[in-house]
Amino acid sequence: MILNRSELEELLQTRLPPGVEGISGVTHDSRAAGPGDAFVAVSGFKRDGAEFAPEAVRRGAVLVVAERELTGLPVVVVRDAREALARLAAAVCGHPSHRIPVYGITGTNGKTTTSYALHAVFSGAGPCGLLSTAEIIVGRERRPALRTTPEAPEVQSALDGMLRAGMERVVMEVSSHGVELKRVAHTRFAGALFTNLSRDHLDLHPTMEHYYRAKRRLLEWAEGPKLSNADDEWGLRLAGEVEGVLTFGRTPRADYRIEGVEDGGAGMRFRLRHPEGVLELESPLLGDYNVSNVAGAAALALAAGIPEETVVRAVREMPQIPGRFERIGCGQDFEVVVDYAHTDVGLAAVLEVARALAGRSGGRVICVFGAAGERDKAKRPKMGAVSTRLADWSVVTTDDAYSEDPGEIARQVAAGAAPGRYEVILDRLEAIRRALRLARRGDVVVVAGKGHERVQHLPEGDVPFHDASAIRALLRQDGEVEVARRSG
Ligand SMILES: CC(=O)N[C@H]1[C@@H](OP(=O)(O)OP(=O)(O)OC[C@H]2O[C@@H](n3ccc(=O)[nH]c3=O)[C@H](O)[C@@H]2O)O[C@H](CO)[C@@H](O)[C@@H]1O[C@H](C)C(=O)N[C@@H](C)C(=O)N[C@H](CCC(=O)O)C(=O)O
Ligand SMILES: Nc1ncnc2c1ncn2[C@@H]1O[C@H](COP(=O)(O)OP(=O)(O)OP(=O)(O)O)[C@@H](O)[C@H]1O
Repeated sequence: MILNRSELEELLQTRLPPGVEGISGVTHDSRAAGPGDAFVAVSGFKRDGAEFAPEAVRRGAVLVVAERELTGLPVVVVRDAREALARLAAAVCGHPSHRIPVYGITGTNGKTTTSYALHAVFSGAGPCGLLSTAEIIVGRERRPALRTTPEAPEVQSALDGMLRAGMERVVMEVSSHGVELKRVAHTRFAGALFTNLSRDHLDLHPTMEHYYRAKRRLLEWAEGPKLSNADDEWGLRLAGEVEGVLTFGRTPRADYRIEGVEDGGAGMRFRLRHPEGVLELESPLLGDYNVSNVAGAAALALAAGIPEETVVRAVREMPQIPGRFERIGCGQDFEVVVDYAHTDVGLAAVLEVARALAGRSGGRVICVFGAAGERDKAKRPKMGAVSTRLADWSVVTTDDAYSEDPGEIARQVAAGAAPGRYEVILDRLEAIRRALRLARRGDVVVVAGKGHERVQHLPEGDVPFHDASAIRALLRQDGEVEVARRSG
């Protein structure tokens, strides 16, 4: 869509420099700028976007939107460049969120899982798009995502693409970065859900209170059904502070109440008691925390008018989620699970579920994991302690080391580990190979940390690495060796 001069002046509430007739696109990245675009100079964490304005103009940008005057360029000065970026992006895409209901999912943990569950349920009622940390799904087309919530131009053009592809609803994960950095500003939300809040991202938010308020804003914006987790203290607070918020959870005061949870081995069974009845739900996702995630998604779908039978069927049949307790089966007689858990808390949650699974067949738990470089160092020994406490054998390996020495990170992880219960194999592929070779019938191998990701960031550069593909390749190789041995 083209925004003409008067529309732009109206949107930006200011006069444009002479000679600018209109724009056909908007970007914050000079490298992506093209003829007819507006370039919005955002002040980043590392660089000031204004430095790149001349390059954007060289590439064809006809207007620069900045927070200060830049000589020799067609600049319009605004108070808040990020706000202007979102405003222009929504307008240039024709406000897709006004024409397709968008449901936002926020919280520290469980966003991806809840989003997939809600996407599965909505898909039972009509074509539904998904913007998540793991993937962007439009109908049958799936592509890996780069970020939880991308910048406003990408958000708006993804929504526009979904509308054009005939989607009837969109489910979107909304990170606190997404709210705080105005990546979702000027998006209309038809509904929203809050999963929980725990310590995270305090590099962006000065305090937990700020972090909470960023998440709360999504529910304040939402126009339709709003759900919050009453089992979480922040979720309960939010329900008391934002008008129209309904709650889900195990607590008897929840509007959508989780009851009678049973671990059926292949999945979880529970009842969801709601204002108008009771649903008997069966979900293939293991673990108590996934009962919360699925219940939240089911509650939001019911509140959005999806029929009960559609919810029940979709929950029962929902597919695996890439890198979230993803079970890899290649005919082996033990379980292999890939999970994104990359904190001590996440690792503990996943290993508890793995223990319950292994316990059923008298098997052991073997855990392959590492800690990321250039991130919270305090969690490294804690992860070592958690793994050696909950797994029978741990293989400490390399996660995304970034510029740090993988050997040094592993030493810091090992500093918290119980002696005699682990080994260190820095090469991730070799570490996984070792764990698979150690596994016997009924064991559960957990490969944690990278989940759906397809690149490993190492000091020598980025290398392609995808845990699930590596595991499949190794299992097939070993399976072939095993068959050859037996038949030879
Ligand atoms: C900390 C953070 O959010 N950083 C984001 C930020 O980067 P930055 O401030 O360092 O950017 P910069 O390098 O200083 O550049 C400033 C500006 O100049 C522009 N630029 C830069 C170079 C150039 O050649 N030309 C150019 O125009 C950039 O596009 C940018 O607009 O602005 C960039 C462009 O908009 C983002 O890509 C980048 O996200 C990075 C990749 C990132 O990892 N973000 C993470 C922390 C994030 O957003 N995570 C959340 C939460 C996930 C969760 O829930 O766990 C998410 O939603 O994914
Ligand atoms: N409701 C929950 N409560 C606590 N922990 C959870 C919950 N749901 C998931 N987790 C843990 O968090 C991990 C990540 O789950 P998921 O990807 O669904 O969350 P997320 O909020 O999308 O995180 P990210 O944005 O980092 O992907 C899981 O592997 C599990 O260990």
